Amino acid sequence: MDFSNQLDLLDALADEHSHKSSTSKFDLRKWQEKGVLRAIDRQWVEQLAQHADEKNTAVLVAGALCSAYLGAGHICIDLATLWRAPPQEISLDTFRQALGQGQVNSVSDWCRALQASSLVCSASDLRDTPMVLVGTRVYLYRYFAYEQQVLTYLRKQFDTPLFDVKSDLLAQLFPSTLITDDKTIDKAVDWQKVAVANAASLPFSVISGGPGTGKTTTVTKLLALLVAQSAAQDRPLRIELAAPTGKAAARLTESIANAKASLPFNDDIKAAIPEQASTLHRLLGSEFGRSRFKHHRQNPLHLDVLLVDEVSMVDLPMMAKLIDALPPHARLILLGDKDQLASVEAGSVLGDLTSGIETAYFQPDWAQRLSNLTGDNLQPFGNPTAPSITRALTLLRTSYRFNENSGIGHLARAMNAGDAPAVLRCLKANYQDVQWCPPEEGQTKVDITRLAKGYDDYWEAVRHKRPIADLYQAFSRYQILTAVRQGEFGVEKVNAQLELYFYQRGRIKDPHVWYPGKAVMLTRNDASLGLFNGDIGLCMPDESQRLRVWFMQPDGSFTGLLPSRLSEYEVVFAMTVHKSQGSEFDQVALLLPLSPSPVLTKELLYTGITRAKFAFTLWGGSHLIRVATQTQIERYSGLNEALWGN
Ligand SMILES: Nc1ncnc2c1ncn2[C@@H]1O[C@H](COP(=O)(O)OP(=O)(O)OP(=O)(O)O)[C@@H](O)[C@H]1O
Repeated sequence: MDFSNQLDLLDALADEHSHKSSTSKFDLRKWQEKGVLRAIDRQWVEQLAQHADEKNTAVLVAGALCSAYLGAGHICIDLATLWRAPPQEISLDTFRQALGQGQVNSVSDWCRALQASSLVCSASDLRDTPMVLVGTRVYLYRYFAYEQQVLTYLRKQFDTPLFDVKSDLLAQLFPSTLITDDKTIDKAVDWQKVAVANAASLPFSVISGGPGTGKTTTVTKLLALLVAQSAAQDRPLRIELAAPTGKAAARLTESIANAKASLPFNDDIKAAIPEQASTLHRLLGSEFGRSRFKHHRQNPLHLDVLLVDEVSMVDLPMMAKLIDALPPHARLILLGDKDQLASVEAGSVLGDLTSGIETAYFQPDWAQRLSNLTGDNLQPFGNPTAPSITRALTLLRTSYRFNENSGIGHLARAMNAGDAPAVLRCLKANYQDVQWCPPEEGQTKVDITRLAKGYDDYWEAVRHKRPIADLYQAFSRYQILTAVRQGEFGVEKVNAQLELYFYQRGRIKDPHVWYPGKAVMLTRNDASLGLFNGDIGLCMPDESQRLRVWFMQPDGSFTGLLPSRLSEYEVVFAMTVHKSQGSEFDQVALLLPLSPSPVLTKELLYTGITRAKFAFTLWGGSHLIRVATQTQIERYSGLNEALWGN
């Protein structure tokens, strides 16, 4: 495709209108140069315009921004928001002048221009067009369809008759009543018991909570209740466990196995609860070279209950495909921490599902039902304005991992609240488990010597040729996390510096080839190898002294592959916070850059902090920490408004 004609067209358009605005000449290339658009956004919309003979600049702007915002994780754009606040690289005047060239001088003009375009259809008159206009929101058609699929599914679940819940079994699972005079929200009610009562009542439920709030413990009790109820009716349940990454699936497997041990039920019931979790890709049947999964509406999954952990990492297309593959009678239980970073790809499904969960509580009749089932008094949490979605949600509010003396717990809470002074107080408070290393005056380089120290035990394990399982354990005790990819403090440079440092210390003979102890993370799914984006492999010789890269399988065993079989991977002594989602480490060092970056948000720092179980070190200056704490990620979609009316 020759785009130059289209560019000429755009120039001509701009010229045609230049009498109206002699100061501006609209050109999408300029927006690409400023970083507002990617090449693909501009080319996509220019191709469309050429095919459809669409000449209105305002339609092209909407299309290009729709594509660009999708690349940044948004499901749609909102014309009303853009009209007030265009992308920060473009001044309001320039933006409105560009739209003015398409005769658009208000948000309603802009909507009208889109309605008149053959590239756009409306939600009430869906046609085969690349874009859909809904109110003031504009979607790429496919993403509108994904969102509708999720909404249709949810609405259907709200209309489904409630399941019976046996309160005697619930009481058996949660034997101790809360004896406390403390009437604060997190102490007055056993939210874990509420979560089980809630989720057992409905075919769809979400249990959200921060680290160590007992999500796995709770959901294991929920599965036990479901198994016990169906055993009483002689109907065995087919239960599947899944998570978005291999690492998260392995963690879920381990946590469920641990939590099962303390269930107050007989061995038959425990045995009916599976421990083995798979990745979502594996569950849905990822096929090499195909974007479509093996399981979908025409070939649904063979299960009665599906539990998905770490749902904050699940993007909208994946959620839509998952829902599409569920048999109509199946229960879906979603677990996750709503405050973590949203998925790398578009959408923030968990965030949208739970956006008002902190304060909305339950509809009064639902609070009554929960009171009856649990024996706790939920009436104070009845809220006549709570929307239907609240029935399906429970927020676990007490962390059993981080007690009152835990700096990590305090820091995570302060970060989540966006309370910058509290975050800085916490960093300075000399907690045993939190360390703060602000940059020295004039510092421009990463302090690799101090950062690398955390890997001493790992290198000792490599030197002694410890079994791969021990090596894996040693490796996952410590992790350096970076906020950014590029630059001196970015993941690529930090990994290169670490490898050089290890080489200089004699740990590595040659950092340019595969060496014992090399740690890599896959950057792409490889269904043919049964490996997934984010899987970590450690290089060690096999019995015949051939170097292999060892990957942990969901069942805890290890597969060793010849390095030549791996195509897309990166060294992983440091990883980005984004890639660390779904993993936890004993010790974490989080490295912030020296200068501001739009990726520095409270969600990123919260996610980094909560990856640490026992020790957390923050490398970063107070100004950047303050700004990041007060910066929140926003992702546009229609889910939030449809579910919560926001
Ligand atoms: N009600 C409770 N009373 C006491 N301890 C609990 C309770 N619930 C959970 N725990 C303990 O707290 C720890 C964390 O529980 P669990 O692993 O279920 O939390 P989680 O939210 O799944 O954690 P993660 O953030 O790792 O996913 C476990 O040791 C568990 O035994």
